[in-house]
Amino acid sequence: MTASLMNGKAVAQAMREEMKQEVQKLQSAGVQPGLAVVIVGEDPASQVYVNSKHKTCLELGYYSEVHRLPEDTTQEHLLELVGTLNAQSNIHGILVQLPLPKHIEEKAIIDAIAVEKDVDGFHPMSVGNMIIGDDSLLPCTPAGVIELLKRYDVEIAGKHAVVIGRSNIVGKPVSLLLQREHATVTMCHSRTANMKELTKQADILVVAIGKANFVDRSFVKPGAVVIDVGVNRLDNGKLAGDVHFDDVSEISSLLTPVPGGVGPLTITMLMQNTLKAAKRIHNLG
Ligand SMILES: NC(=O)C1=CN([C@@H]2O[C@H](COP(=O)(O)OP(=O)(O)OC[C@H]3O[C@@H](n4cnc5c(N)ncnc54)[C@H](OP(=O)(O)O)[C@@H]3O)[C@@H](O)[C@H]2O)C=CC1
Ligand SMILES: Nc1nc(=O)c2c([nH]1)NC[C@@H]1CN(c3ccc(C(=O)N[C@@H](CCC(=O)O)C(=O)O)cc3)C=[N+]21
Repeated sequence: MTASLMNGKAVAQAMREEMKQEVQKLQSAGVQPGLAVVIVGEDPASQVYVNSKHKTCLELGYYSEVHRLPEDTTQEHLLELVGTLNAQSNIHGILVQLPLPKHIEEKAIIDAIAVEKDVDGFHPMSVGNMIIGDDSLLPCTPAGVIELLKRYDVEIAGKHAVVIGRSNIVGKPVSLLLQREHATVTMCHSRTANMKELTKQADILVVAIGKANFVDRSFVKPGAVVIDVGVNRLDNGKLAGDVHFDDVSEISSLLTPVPGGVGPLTITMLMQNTLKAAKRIHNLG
């Protein structure tokens, strides 16, 4: 079997077109969605994401602020900026790019973001609401994975989904959202014994570990749907996923490429969260 590509870039583009009308509606009610992105330090990969978020804001007609702070920014200063953005009426979404420099406690910063502006969905209150199943801003990459599966008509209910990775940003929340869609979910991580025995049972395999080309066909059941969340920069400057694309594509039914798979959905879900936050803050449904 040769896999069909799940074209995240095309799905993201279609979603953005759909969103433009909603943005216009909001604008005619006098509201322009506003997103603030804060980045501390010079990590080149982070700079790329931040620029791409800014570009998407402009494309959709959002107000966008990017705060680039030096590596030696103090925690107090960053908390002060978050406080200012919390109070700023033209900002509906706040994203502080992770990871932060070691001298800043990430938890303190995330906790300080106003929950109604937490477009990353990382605040403990957002996470709690997600677990309970209450309405909340969902973390962007996990929400993007679910959206991609739905847009490709992949049945989730009753299927066995296996997730490799258990980070707060990807692995844990994507497992939870798959379970919410009625999958039976197995979570794997670096201490999982006999991982291949588990992954070979997966109807849907989600990989988020951060190791280039780690998953080859020996992990995959023939016909499985494989979602590659990994984004790894190789020495030659190219991007690679956590999944060995050419090898796995010969055995899976659907597979996401890197780049052009989950990444574009992440940014689109961030835009959707910002839109949702703006509507809520202004009581517009
Ligand atoms: N496309 C997108 O929009 C996004 C992509 N990413 C990418 O996704 C990848 C994962 O990111 P993130 O979750 O933040 O990474 P983390 O490093 O926070 O987490 C990695 C997880 O993978 C597990 N793991 C590591 N090695 C193995 C292994 N050999 N076998 C099984 N499990 C393993 C770890 O296990 P343990 O807990 O035991 O240490 C951990 O739970 C990265 O490549 C990142 O760049 C991230 C966010 C967004
Ligand atoms: N607070 C916070 N929120 C995040 O959501 C967050 C973060 N910190 N830190 C870093 C990770 C990583 N991340 C990506 C987003 C988009 C692409 C993306 O669009 N990638 C393109 C390729 C981009 C390129 O060419 O470099 C693609 O896969 O097609 C990748 C990775 C968000 N993250």
